[in-house]
Amino acid sequence: FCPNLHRNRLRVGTCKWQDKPASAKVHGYHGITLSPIAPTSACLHCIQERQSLFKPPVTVYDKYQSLSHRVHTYTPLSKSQASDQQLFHTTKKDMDSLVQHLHDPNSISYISQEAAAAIDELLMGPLGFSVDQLMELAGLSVASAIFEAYPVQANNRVLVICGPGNNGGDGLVAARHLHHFGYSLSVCYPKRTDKPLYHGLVTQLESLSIPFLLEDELPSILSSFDVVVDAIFGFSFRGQPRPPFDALIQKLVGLPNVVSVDIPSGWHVEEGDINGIGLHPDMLVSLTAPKLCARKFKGLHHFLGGRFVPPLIAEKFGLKLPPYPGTSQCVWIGKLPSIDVGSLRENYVGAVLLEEHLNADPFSQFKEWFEDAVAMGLPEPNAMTLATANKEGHPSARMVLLKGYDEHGFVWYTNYGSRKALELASNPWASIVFFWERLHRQARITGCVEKVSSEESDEYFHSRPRESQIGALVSAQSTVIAGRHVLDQAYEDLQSRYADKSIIIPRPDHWGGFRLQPEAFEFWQGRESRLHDRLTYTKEMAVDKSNWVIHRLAP
Ligand SMILES: NC(=O)C1=CN([C@@H]2O[C@H](COP(=O)(O)OP(=O)(O)OC[C@H]3O[C@@H](n4cnc5c(N)ncnc54)[C@H](OP(=O)(O)O)[C@@H]3O)[C@@H](O)[C@H]2O)[C@H](O)CC1
Ligand SMILES: [K+]
Repeated sequence: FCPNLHRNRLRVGTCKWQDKPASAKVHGYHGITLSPIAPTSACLHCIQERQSLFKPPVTVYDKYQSLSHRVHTYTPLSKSQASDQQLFHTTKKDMDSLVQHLHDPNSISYISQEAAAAIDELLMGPLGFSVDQLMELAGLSVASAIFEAYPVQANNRVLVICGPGNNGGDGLVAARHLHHFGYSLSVCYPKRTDKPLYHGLVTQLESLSIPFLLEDELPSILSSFDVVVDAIFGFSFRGQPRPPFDALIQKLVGLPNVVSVDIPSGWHVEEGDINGIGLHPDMLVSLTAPKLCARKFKGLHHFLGGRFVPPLIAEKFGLKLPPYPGTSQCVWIGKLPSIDVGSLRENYVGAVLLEEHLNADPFSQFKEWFEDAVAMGLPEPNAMTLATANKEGHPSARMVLLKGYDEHGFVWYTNYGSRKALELASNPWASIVFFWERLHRQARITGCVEKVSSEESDEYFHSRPRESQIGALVSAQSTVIAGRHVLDQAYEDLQSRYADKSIIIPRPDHWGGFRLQPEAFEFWQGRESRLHDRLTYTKEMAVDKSNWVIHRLAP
């Protein structure tokens, strides 16, 4: 485990085909999400072989797409799908249906108070469920949704306010799961229900040393919580809130990061905030199916939870509900946000880069950070922006993949007729930047570039998949072509020419490697309040020019 940053990441081993590490993300109770470093069939196969090492068995997920900047969905990837190509392009029926629901909110059913009570009765009657069971699943859904929307590192302190009915029970269950997910919990439960189920839930929380706060204590400390869970009233609420909940609900009005369970407490179950002075939570977790009032919900996150609806109920009540991805206990059903680019900001917390942490040698420092990025399972940790400029000083930048590094420099391969190569021919100075987003780190390296030896280029060229070798022959990079068909035709011709796998494809003269020999390094660690750590290595000011000098730059 990485003790500081991503506590839910772990390394699961080394791919026996590629000798590359794979990493895994422990995703709450959802199972384990594995991200291979090099997402090839060999790697995935290797990970799947290792499933037997885990109990319960591990599912390999394809991380599909980010539906909002916070919400990620995962769908199981079967062994047969585990090929390079499909890893990124699989579209599953469920995923299509989920995406359709997101684009068309009318494709989800909203139910009345009467229907909600009738569904409850059916579930706990003829359909054989017990209230404990449903509450456990409902509470787990709430905790899972909070884990998705309010990551534990940045939103650690959670208060759960529980009401007198089953909505309050969901809150008690959610509090227990959130505690196990790593949050620091407090609970306020002013009107306790005298039933064994509730006594049990309270005892479980007490045994985890979770403090129970009195409602009188709350007003002065409410702002010290990162997230407040409103589990006061659910679908059986009627009329106006009575004491002590009336005052308590008013205290939550205007508070940030309020998460309501099933119904924003105090809202009319069908009409919403009829008085216009009620609670407007940032997040709503609807259970079983959203109630009619949820149409009026305007907060950032709307999740559906309660993954227990049997087909009989869905048919009887004509429920249209989105599928749950993978093993998730919740599914995001909010409106796709209109994105205000200016408001997108990540808070960099947790990490520190001090002078005493640095290696004296910048190459060793790069190696350390690069290995962290690999161990973290970041996608393409070797992707870097390469900036070049022509002799007039006009710049151009693009992403390329680092293919090797040592004390002699940083190597990548390309077409020697490409724009970057032509620019480097007239101006050998270049800059490369790695951005390891999950680690909040950048490494910037500047230096002079030269071609690698033809032996080195040959060796790398022949290590590439045959298809990529043909691709290099086909593409006269950066030249204008008449259409896609030009490439496809040339590729097909060469594929038949080299159909016999024993024929070695010669490396074309126009293709090979470059090596940037560093003159300067900068290691950037994102910090809170934009007061980042920036440490540079240069040689210019060194008395002995062979030594690197370290400076700190203002962020
Ligand atoms: N099938 C599911 O989706 C499941 C959902 N669950 C959760 O259960 C609630 C519904 O639970 P229920 O116990 O029926 O009702 P509530 O939690 O909403 O609240 C009932 C208590 O609230 C009191 N109440 C009602 N109105 C008021 C008011 N105006 N002021 C003060 N108190 C009020 C009521 O007291 P009474 O004296 O009026 O009876 C009750 O004490 C659902 O929303 C989900 O969260 C299950 O956990 C699993 C299945
Ligand atoms: K509620």
